[in-house]
Amino acid sequence: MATRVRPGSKRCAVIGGSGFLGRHLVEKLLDRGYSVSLFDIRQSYELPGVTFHQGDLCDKQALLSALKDVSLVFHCASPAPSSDDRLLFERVNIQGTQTVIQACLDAGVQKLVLTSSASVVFEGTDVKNGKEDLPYAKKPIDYYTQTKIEQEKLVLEACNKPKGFLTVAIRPHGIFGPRDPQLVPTLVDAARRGKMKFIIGDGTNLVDFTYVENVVHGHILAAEHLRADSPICGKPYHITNDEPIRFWDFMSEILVGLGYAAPRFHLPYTLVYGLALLLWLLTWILHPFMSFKPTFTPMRVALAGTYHYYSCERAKEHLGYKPVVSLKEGIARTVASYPHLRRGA
Ligand SMILES: NC(=O)C1=CN([C@@H]2O[C@H](COP(=O)(O)OP(=O)(O)OC[C@H]3O[C@@H](n4cnc5c(N)ncnc54)[C@H](OP(=O)(O)O)[C@@H]3O)[C@@H](O)[C@H]2O)C=CC1
Ligand SMILES: CC(C)CCC[C@@H](C)[C@H]1CC[C@H]2C3=C(CC[C@]12C)[C@@]1(C)CCC(=O)C[C@@H]1CC3
Repeated sequence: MATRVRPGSKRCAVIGGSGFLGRHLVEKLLDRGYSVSLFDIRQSYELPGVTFHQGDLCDKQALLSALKDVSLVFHCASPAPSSDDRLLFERVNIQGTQTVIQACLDAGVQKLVLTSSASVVFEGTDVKNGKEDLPYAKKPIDYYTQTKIEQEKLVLEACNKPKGFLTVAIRPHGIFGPRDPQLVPTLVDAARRGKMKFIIGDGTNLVDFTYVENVVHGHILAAEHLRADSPICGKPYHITNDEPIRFWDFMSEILVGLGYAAPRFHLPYTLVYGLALLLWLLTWILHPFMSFKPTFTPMRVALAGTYHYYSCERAKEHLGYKPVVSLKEGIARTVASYPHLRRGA
């Protein structure tokens, strides 16, 4: 039987703490007086107040040593969506999350905050002001999303007040900010290869992009509101910037901020989606002989050509959430943080 850690203890663990979101979360937790046990498959930095544990989250024994004396766990580890590796997603996001839950129960952890994704309800067609009561996608757009759905269900169903184990899921969308290895680098790479001249569709589709510090703020609010008498136990919460923006305006602001031209010419959505599907099929057929990663995957085209923005009213009501950094400020800080990706650098 696990010994319960003293409630209110300011020692927490961040699984996936070496990653983009994880590191921002660790830094904010330290500012707020927490000490952090960081668990990740790789080490990317060192900080006073952080104890690093290297391991795979599918390994319960490795997790248990990181969860010693910890009352609160944040689980924000996942393989990158671009890896498109079904077996890896299933192993880490599904079986690995079962292992995380079991390790938390064995170690006497009281609160588990999962980083889920608003994409768990996205099927590649428009979502406008989507609320948390939308059903999970029946046809998720990729393996990443499919396993994020299973992962979220596992964590929310594990919430057990009599056992003193409380869980909550944060669903961010389109996280951006300094040190993001995905959005800005992919965009700049495409621009440098002359692939960012076109707007997919009519360019009016609104989307959420969420500055990383707002996502961190949502996680910490959720952790601090997670008590047996709170309505948030076992529930998912959208966390966004609450400022939907046209997908192509957002991309243009980043590109122009870094010295590249904004996309100007329009291409029909269905044509580009069809071509992306064909390319994906071709790479799948040819993958035993050659490895090739297309920039315009069906998932990226669907995200670039449809509406997908979400309501964060529930987080405002239950968590007192309000974005702490505006979209304009977030874009400015992000652009300033990538001097090495500026045109001509
Ligand atoms: N970025 C976004 O726009 C969004 C992200 N999310 C979710 O937010 C979370 C964080 O994403 P983000 O910071 O962008 O991702 P990162 O890839 O930057 O961070 C994830 C971290 O988890 C590590 N990791 C992967 N597999 C394992 C494993 N088996 N055991 C231990 N650690 C592992 C990664 O290591 P390595 O890099 O070596 O794989 C990495 O350090 C994820 O759960 C993601 O699904 C949700 C919505 C939007
Ligand atoms: C080449 C261009 C058409 C697109 C370049 C930017 C894209 C790399 C990003 C635009 C929207 C982003 C996004 C995600 C990853 C990066 C983008 C596709 C996620 C899939 C990350 C994980 C999630 O949970 C959902 C995100 C939605 C938005």
